[in-house]
Amino acid sequence: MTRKFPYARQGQVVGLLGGSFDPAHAGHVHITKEALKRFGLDRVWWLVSVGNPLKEHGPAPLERRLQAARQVMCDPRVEVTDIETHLGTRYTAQTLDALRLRYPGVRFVWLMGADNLAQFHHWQDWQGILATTPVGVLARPGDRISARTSPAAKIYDFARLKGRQSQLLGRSDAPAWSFVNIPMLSVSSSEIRKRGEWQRD
Ligand SMILES: Nc1ncnc2c1ncn2[C@@H]1O[C@H](COP(=O)(O)OP(=O)(O)OP(=O)(O)O)[C@@H](O)[C@H]1O
Ligand SMILES: O=C(O)c1ccc[n+]([C@@H]2O[C@H](COP(=O)([O-])O)[C@@H](O)[C@H]2O)c1
Repeated sequence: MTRKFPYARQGQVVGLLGGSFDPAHAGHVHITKEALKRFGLDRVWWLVSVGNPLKEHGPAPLERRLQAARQVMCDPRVEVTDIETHLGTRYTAQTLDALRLRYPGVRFVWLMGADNLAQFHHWQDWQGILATTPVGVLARPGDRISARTSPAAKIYDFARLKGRQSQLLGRSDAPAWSFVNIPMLSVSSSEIRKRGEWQRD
């Protein structure tokens, strides 16, 4: 049985990978495993979102995306969840606040691909997110340069953990973020949809 809210012990470091997962793919699995290794995480929770607040078109129904995600991500350290539905949150800043209230003593790290760092300054209360939550960024084909030169990367350069320091991210106090250059997989949900391998309805 899948719980609405996964279990986490006080002191654990939980990475959060939010996304539409429309559908989930090998790129998500790959960055999750790299994040566990590179950022000193105990667990990762996938937050399958109701829909990206910045995207116009709605994704496939949540249940179908959850089911597909659970088929591709099979690792005892990873939980595929729809936590935001149960918290009633849509924006990441709200989700993080609600999770901290619900899980006192648990350390959360927000995870994202480089494409999201390039857009991060458009997110609601993005500076609040960086002020409260360590952020781990994983390289993605085509987005490394735009991410590294993005407003968020520039303004928060002072808080970047470089090289092997990324291992300390999960235990660091915010603001702290790290960009890791991992082997990259060029797979994306939009490519899968374009090939007609996943229908939204
Ligand atoms: N191949 C990949 N390499 C690195 N990061 C990735 C990759 N695929 C997805 N991500 C990251 O995973 C998170 C969730 O991604 P999402 O569910 O939007 O998939 P996507 O492939 O980016 O979808 P779409 O093509 O529809 O935009 C985001 O932070 C995104 O940057
Ligand atoms: O909070 C925001 O303003 C915000 C804006 C854009 C994206 N996000 C979150 O970023 C995650 C990745 O989104 P997506 O659509 O690229 O899969 C997902 O958890 C979204 O809710 C959050």
